[in-house]
Amino acid sequence: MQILNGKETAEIIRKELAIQVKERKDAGRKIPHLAAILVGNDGGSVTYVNNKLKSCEEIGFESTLIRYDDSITEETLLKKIQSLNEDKSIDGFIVQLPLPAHIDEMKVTLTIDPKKDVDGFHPINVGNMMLNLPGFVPATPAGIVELMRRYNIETSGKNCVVVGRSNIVGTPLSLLLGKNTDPGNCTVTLAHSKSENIKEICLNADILVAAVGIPGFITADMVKEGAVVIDVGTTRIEDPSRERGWRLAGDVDFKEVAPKTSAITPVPGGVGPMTIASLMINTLKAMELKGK
Ligand SMILES: Nc1nc2c(c(=O)[nH]1)N[C@@H](CN(C=O)c1ccc(C(=O)N[C@@H](CCC(=O)O)C(=O)O)cc1)CN2
Repeated sequence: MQILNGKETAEIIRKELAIQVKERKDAGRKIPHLAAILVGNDGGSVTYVNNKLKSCEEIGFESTLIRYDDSITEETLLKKIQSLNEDKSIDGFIVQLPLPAHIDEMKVTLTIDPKKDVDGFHPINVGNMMLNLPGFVPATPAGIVELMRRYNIETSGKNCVVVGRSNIVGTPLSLLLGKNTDPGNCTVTLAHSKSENIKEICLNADILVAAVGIPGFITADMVKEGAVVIDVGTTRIEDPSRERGWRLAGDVDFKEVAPKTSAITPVPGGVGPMTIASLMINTLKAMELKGK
């Protein structure tokens, strides 16, 4: 059984990007600038945004953090997004999700200029991804595909089951893995909360992706011997034995499932760091697409 080490792979990607940035700098060209909007104090979101900014620093990107209290009005947030759309010094920006309930996430997504939408959530980028046109692919699915590529995971002709149909992970990943690309060419099943016989569906998977946000949802009796298992879950659960009082739990019962697999991603250190590495790749691409 092989561990698909996202932490290590993300580090390699950051080093590769740092070389490209240095080359640009040495040639007197502009370096990429990412801005991040963070609303509120959710522990996970604060960590993810901090890690995004830390990655920028390590690679040599410029970065800007814009923080708001969770009482911010939708109007103020949309105005800020419009000003970032117009700000020529910013190549790409993200609005960290989730947002407070009084803010309409779709309105926020639709306000972002697709050319600066390095999260790849805008419908224009979703359409571009579907039609193989230039644009941005959401960071988590892009990171999973990149991890598979770097570990030479055989995907062509394989049965892939993606459990979870979110707009930012399950649905785009199912599209990517069904494409005529490498990695790709899978026969994809997109399973979800209404799927009947979920255990039988999962047992048919050569590649099983769990993206439901339910700790330990995938148990050993749902996994085919020799399958590749990708765990997207990162739920914080209470753990008084830890100094910080919680630990991260994936959607896969790692201890029981890992021995049955040919390869598996851990949590932490699997898909999460690859999400941030892919955002960095998208940020460089944002600048390059503008021809800078
Ligand atoms: N605007 C966005 N919001 C959200 C996205 C996104 O892609 N864009 N995805 C998720 C959260 N996410 C990225 O922002 C994300 C989740 C997890 C990790 C990560 O590195 N996890 C580490 C553990 C970190 C920890 O200690 O908690 C790991 O798995 O090893 C990075 C990014 C929802 N929101």
